[in-house]
Amino acid sequence: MSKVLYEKDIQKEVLQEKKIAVVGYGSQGHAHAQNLRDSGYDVVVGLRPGKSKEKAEEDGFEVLSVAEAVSVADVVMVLLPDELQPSVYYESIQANLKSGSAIAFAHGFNIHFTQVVPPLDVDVFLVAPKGPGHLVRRTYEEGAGVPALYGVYQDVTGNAKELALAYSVGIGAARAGVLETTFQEETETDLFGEQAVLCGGVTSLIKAGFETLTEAGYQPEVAYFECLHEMKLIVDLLYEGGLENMRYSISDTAQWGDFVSGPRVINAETKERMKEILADVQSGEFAKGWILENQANRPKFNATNAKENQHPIEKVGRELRELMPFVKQPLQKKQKDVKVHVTN
Ligand SMILES: NC(=O)C1=CN([C@@H]2O[C@H](COP(=O)(O)OP(=O)(O)OC[C@H]3O[C@@H](n4cnc5c(N)ncnc54)[C@H](OP(=O)(O)O)[C@@H]3O)[C@@H](O)[C@H]2O)C=CC1
Ligand SMILES: CC[C@](O)(C(C)=O)C(=O)O
Ligand SMILES: [Mg+2]
Ligand SMILES: [Mg+2]
Repeated sequence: MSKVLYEKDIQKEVLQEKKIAVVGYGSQGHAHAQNLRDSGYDVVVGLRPGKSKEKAEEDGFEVLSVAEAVSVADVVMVLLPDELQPSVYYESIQANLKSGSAIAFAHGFNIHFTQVVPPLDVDVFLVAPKGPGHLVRRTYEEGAGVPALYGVYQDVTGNAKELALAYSVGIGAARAGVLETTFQEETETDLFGEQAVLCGGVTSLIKAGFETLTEAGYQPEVAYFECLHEMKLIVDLLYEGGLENMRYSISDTAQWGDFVSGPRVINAETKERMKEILADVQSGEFAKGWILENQANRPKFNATNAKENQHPIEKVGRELRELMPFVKQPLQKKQKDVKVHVTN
């Protein structure tokens, strides 16, 4: 088994006297900045004027321009959207990185696909939480954490791995466990996972189930509960104890249906499609398409986002969730508006 490290295995002092610039204050940025500060580290936030800047200031951070924050930092964590990182890096980060400092990422995309080429006199590392930023913060406040992968791309000080590990303690990840990786492995598995399983796979499965039921004349409310709301309850059991635990809790009728019908939905053909998706990730084909989509100002992204937000499952879901105040709000409120990203 790969070695999973926890807080007790890690020396935290290496980061103690250092100033950490968290660049970006979105999903990951707000969580890293707040968790690091609550862990006793010295944090400054790097941002442009705008909503995130106001939020970070409200939360009590010193907020500087990206260039200023980088110039005073010993460790720079880049938590900008992946597609914007190259332009911000070349405009505001590269020239201000101190020799012997470190630049870090929560996802290896831009280093692995060479959209950002760091100078040779800085450490380059990765601490990639395996969960959404809002949960990185929420679990930290609850005394737990989200597991993370760490990896080193460039080690000029001889301390890059220790820095990455101490950073993972600072954001709470080492409470849940951290595992060593490479930029290549993190990038390829993260992209594959979010496309084929966690985001693309799950949303397509939910929609196909909902559409099948409603097209057959069943009530949308019933279809919503069956295919989306209950997903969380089932996933909680999977999360807590794997497939066996979920199957222990459900009825034997459901378990028999799981065995005979699951493989009719997700079958050898689906796995072939998954292999194609992985091949596109590995070859850089997916990355190329995403970079070009951004250079063209996101026509397909924005049109698809607008269409998806109008799906009947979204309409009925919004109405039903209004009646369930116990359903936590923040993540739903983060529903993405159609955004225009200009990359160059
Ligand atoms: N979302 C997640 O949970 C996960 C994300 N990651 C990785 O973390 C990184 C950050 O992603 P995520 O947290 O989702 O990003 P978000 O889109 O949530 O946040 C991006 C932040 O960057 C700021 N920003 C955008 N453009 C600029 C600019 N030109 N100058 C300064 N600040 C700018 C935004 O501020 P403003 O309000 O001004 O636009 C915002 O605060 C990515 O590498 C991603 O792959 C890794 C694991 C999970
Ligand atoms: C699953 C999506 C993710 O990879 C994540 C939250 O880990 C992301 O890029 O947001
Ligand atoms: Mg991920
Ligand atoms: Mg990801």
